[in-house]
Amino acid sequence: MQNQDLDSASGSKIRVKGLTKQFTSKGGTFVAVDDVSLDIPAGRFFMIVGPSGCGKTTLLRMLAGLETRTSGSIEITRGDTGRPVNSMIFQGDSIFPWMTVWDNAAYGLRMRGVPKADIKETVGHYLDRTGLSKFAGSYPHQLSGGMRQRVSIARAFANDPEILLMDEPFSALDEQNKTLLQQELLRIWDETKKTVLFITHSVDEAVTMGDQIMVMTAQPGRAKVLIDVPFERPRHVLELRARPEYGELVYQIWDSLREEVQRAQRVEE
Ligand SMILES: Nc1ncnc2c1ncn2[C@@H]1O[C@H](COP(=O)(O)OP(=O)(O)OP(=O)(O)O)[C@@H](O)[C@H]1O
Repeated sequence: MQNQDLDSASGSKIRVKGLTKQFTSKGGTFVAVDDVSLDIPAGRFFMIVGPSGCGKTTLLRMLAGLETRTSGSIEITRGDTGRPVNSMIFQGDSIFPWMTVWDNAAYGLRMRGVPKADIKETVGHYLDRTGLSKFAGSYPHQLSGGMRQRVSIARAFANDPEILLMDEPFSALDEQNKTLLQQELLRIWDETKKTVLFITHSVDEAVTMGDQIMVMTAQPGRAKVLIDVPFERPRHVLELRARPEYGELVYQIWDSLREEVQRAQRVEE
C-alpha cells in the first residue's frame, strides 16, 4: 500500500487516521498498533514515547512505507521538487560499512542525480556541522559509535527529505555522547526546521528535543495522550535540564507512562 500525498494547503505535513497494524504469528493474531490518528504540521519535532513492544517502530515503519498497514490512512505533504519523502535513522548502524563517510553522506544525492557541485557543497556543509570533515575519507569501522550516528545524521539532512524518521537513534550511546549528539541534532535541526518523528524510550530525551510528545499505551499501542513542550528554541540541553519547569514536565509524562510500562511488564511475565 502506498502512502498518499497530502494537499499542502491543508497545513498538515503528516496526517494519519485510524492507523492499525495486526500481526499474525503461530500464537494467532494480535494488534500491534491500534487506531492511531495524528495531525503533524510542517516543522514540528514530534516525539513518540511508550513502553517496550508498544508498536513505536511498527508505526514508524508504516510511515516510511516499509510495513503495510492493516487499516487506516497515511498522508504526507510533498513538494514537486523530487526530494525523497523520508530519511530514516535507526538505533544501530544505518550507514553502509563499505563506503567512506563522504560517500555515505552523498549517497542519496548521487542516487537522485544531483549535480556534483551541489553534492560537494551540501555534503561538505553537513560533514562540517557534524564535526566529521576530517573523517570524510574514513570508513565506518574506523569510527566510534557516536561518530557513526553523526554520519547517519549528516546523510539524512544532506538527503533533504520531506520528513525525518528517527528510531531511538541515540539509545546505544553512552550518556556523554548522547547529550552531545542531542545538542548537535538540535543545532542542525534549528537551521532546517524539518518535520521530525522521533521515537525514544527516554522521557528526558522527549522533553529535551520535542515540540510535542505522544505517549503510547502498552500493547496494543494506542495514542494515550499528546503533550505540548513549551520550551523556547534554540535549546541548550544542559541549561534546559536545570530548569524546574523541565523537571515538572518530565514528572508529568512519567506519571502517564508509568502504568503503561508496568502493564507492558505484566504482559511479558
Ligand atoms: N514482523 C513482525 N511479525 C510479528 N510480530 C511483530 C513484527 N514486528 C513487530 N512485531 C511485534 O509487534 C509488537 C510491536 O513491536 P515494535 O517493534 O513496533 O515495538 P516497539 O514499541 O518499537 O518496541 P521497542 O521499544 O522494544 O523497540 C511487538 O510485540 C513485536 O514483537
